[in-house]
Amino acid sequence: MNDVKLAVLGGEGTGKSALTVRFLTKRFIGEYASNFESIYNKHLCLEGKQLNLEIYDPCSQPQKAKFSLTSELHWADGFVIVYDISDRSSFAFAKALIYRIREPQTSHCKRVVESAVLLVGNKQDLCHVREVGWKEGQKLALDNRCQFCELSAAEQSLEVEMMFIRIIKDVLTNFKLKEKRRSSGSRSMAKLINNVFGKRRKSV
Ligand SMILES: Nc1nc2c(ncn2[C@@H]2O[C@H](COP(=O)(O)OP(=O)(O)OP(=O)(O)O)[C@@H](O)[C@H]2O)c(=O)[nH]1
Repeated sequence: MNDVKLAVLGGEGTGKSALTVRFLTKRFIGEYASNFESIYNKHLCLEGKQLNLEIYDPCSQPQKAKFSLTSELHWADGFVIVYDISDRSSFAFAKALIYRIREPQTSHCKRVVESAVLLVGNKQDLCHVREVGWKEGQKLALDNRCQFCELSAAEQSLEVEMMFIRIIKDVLTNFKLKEKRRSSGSRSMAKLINNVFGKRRKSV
């Protein structure tokens, strides 16, 4: 069974809990306790594979160093970065999070493959008071090798489900890539050892 760990990150009140709860229960509740962090578990069957999914939904902690993120970066296999399309400051926050995830020292410290990241413009039902254009979101995502979508946790249950499935599939693709690179890495090491010691043995 594969374990998939997702962290749902973003500015305060962007709808991180609403998206997570919508995916897990198909319901939109409206108000969510925001003073504690949660890790939700869900068993899934995707493309014939059993998955144990963990979703980390942080509480907003203004006192916490904004972009330290060290434990989240080490814990998660994939990130859902949420902003509110009617709040420009939340887009700036999402951008800073993406830059932090894509920083060279972060992405190379433990990762053989770059983390899967999906940027989500939430609250699309508020497009009459939109402050961030669809194209801006898409550009930020493209420039930083992320997936992108806009949706509404309040009104679009199916889209929310598809968004989570998309990031989970990306994580699974990364798992396969990692495995491939590891095994080709150990094959080349074996070849190298064989070349060095094999040749020596012949010349004795
Ligand atoms: N109109 C609209 N409101 C939404 C949507 N998603 C969430 N909200 C509302 O936005 C507010 C914040 O939602 P939360 O899910 O608590 O956001 P959060 O990012 O988890 O909040 P913190 O943990 O406090 O940072 C709530 O009042 C939600 O009802 C949406 O798609 N459309």
